[in-house]
Amino acid sequence: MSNPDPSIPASTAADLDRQDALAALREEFVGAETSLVYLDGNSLGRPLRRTAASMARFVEQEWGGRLIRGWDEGWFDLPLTLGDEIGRITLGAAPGQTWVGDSTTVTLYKLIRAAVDAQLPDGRDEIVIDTDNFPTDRYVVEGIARERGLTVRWLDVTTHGGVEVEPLRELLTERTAVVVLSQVAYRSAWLADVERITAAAHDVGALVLWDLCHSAGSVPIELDAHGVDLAVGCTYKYLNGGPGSPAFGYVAARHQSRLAQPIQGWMGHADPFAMGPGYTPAEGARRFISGTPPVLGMLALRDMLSLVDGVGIDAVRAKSVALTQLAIEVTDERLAPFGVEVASPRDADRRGGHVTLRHPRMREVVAALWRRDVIPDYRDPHGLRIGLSPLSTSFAEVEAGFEAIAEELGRQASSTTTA
Ligand SMILES: Cc1ncc(COP(=O)(O)O)c(C=O)c1O
Ligand SMILES: Nc1c(O)cccc1C(=O)C[C@H](N)C(=O)O
Repeated sequence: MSNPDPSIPASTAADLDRQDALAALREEFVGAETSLVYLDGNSLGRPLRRTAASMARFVEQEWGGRLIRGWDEGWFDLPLTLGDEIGRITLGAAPGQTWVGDSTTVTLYKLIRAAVDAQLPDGRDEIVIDTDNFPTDRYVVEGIARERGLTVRWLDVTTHGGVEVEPLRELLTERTAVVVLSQVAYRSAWLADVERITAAAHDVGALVLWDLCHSAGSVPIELDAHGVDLAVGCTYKYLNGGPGSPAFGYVAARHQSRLAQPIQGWMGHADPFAMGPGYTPAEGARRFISGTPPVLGMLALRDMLSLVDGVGIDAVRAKSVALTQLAIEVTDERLAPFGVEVASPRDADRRGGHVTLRHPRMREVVAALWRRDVIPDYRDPHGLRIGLSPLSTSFAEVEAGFEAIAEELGRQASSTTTA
């Protein structure tokens, strides 16, 4: 790679790639061979090459060959068997607590409604959520509050862009039914302390739901060990399930029998093929399933899980930290002179798998980058967000991306001075 700027040591990214024990895995992904720089793996992960073959095999052999018999031969149980795999490989969850099925939004609705309805009889009529949680989480909470006549208590996170335990404690009371938070904040990448925050909510008798969209497949998670009650996460980011692949849900075994989810469909029934009158929920995690699961949407996810399983989530996290660290170092060296600020935590222990950089012209910069096949994304206010999918991103790709960002910032600066 050419290195027009002597302030970046020519060898940094290349050396990091050479030392990276996971470097070869990048070749497993479609598009790794092109010059496109992909810095948005936390919105949509790249597909694995092997997924094309899995899909063809599925169409020819399973769907085409087995037809309706496929349901008895694995599809019916796939939401639960795949859920158990997600639980084992990425969530620190024992079998029987995780399933795959609806979108993140629908799963959030089902679990928050179930939690609130279980807590209301004890006079718990408040939901706590942070002001910077992902829009769908906030909208679902507001909708449920309206439906059930609850109050939403907003945790203001503007100082850190993430949730901390002491300010949260001030909102927690004997009226708190459920606390809805994201482990990694979608904007700032703030990595919340799941264990301490969950314990703080439990101190007042509240349940906690963690949104794991930006952490599953990138950050080690210990749902069972940390006493988490409920969790939801999408599978199209770091789990590379593809656009619209179904989300997973988690309900700790100790809560399952007392939670009634609001979309009671035949696939969550104790005996679905009896097709009898009235609804009797299945035992265990099956009761949180509603309708026919999207089997096709689980194929790519299954492939990625086996890759992550082979590597181990701790190695994935170590590479993720190295990638985000490089991004911060290069920002300080190359972009700070343009006035760019790092809007993500500098402490790796408090940072998820992406880095957000702030500058008043970032909207224009991101639009220009997309035109030249450098793909980060933009999030208000003025944030260029770099999502570094650990198994498909090389250090050289990060460096190439930063070269392009520096060039575009330079162009913006000169167009401002000449205007
Ligand atoms: C934290 C978080 N929650 C939820 C979602 C999305 O929900 P859905 O998969 O239903 O679109 C996203 C990303 O789109 C997200 O980042
Ligand atoms: N889910 C997405 C979609 O369907 C279209 C475009 C982007 C997305 C995303 O995943 C956005 C992402 N959750 C974010 O943190 O911004």
